[in-house]
Amino acid sequence: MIKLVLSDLDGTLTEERNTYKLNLTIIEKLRIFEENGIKVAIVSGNSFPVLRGLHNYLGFSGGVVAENGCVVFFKSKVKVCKDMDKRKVEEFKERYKVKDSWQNLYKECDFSFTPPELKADMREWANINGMYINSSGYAIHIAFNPAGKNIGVRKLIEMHGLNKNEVAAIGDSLTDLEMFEEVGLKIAVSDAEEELKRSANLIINTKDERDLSAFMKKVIGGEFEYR
Ligand SMILES: O=C(O)COP(=O)(O)O
Ligand SMILES: [Mg+2]
Repeated sequence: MIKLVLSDLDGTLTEERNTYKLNLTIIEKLRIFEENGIKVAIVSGNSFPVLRGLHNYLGFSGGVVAENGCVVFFKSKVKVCKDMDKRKVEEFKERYKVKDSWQNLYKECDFSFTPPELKADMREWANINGMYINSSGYAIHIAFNPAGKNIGVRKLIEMHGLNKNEVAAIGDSLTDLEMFEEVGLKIAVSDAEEELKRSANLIINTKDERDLSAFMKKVIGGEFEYR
């Protein structure tokens, strides 16, 4: 029985990938999970203050995994990654001519940059520096290893006292592959990265009310039972 649903933010709770406007249809549906005792958490590359605020205003109670796995909140807040060395941020920006996300001002471990195109030489640089690097489709993210949504999700599930088969996750990008490693039920949105769709158990069109309702009914009815 699913007791916790993890949702990515950018590209998953938004109307389209590459926009920031929230998709009110999916948010309304996620609230029905909450009304049925299934908690909803946000797992995202965004900063903690943004996600912590959204979590309450959207009516969720499952907590937050911010900064791509580095900051976890459920009743209390814990940091599970090393702090960023700001000299590395400056070096990365200078070398690859990328721009700070406005949210870097509020970040501690994972820093993000635009444009989101991840190049082979950037991966090499990260490797040499012992750093995690990935792209959400909205931004490039760097953090000291170990980092990634899997680290934070593991901690959040432990804080809830659940096992992975009681947890579902919804996502759109390659950063969500890491979140998928930690959960039983893996859901990709219909315009997700092909690689994510291949590793999903289910693909849903989050703008199609009927598709969403059918999925919700199955989750609430306990149809996704793992033994
Ligand atoms: O912070 C970003 O780049 C996007 O974040 P998300 O897709 O993990 O919500
Ligand atoms: Mg996303």
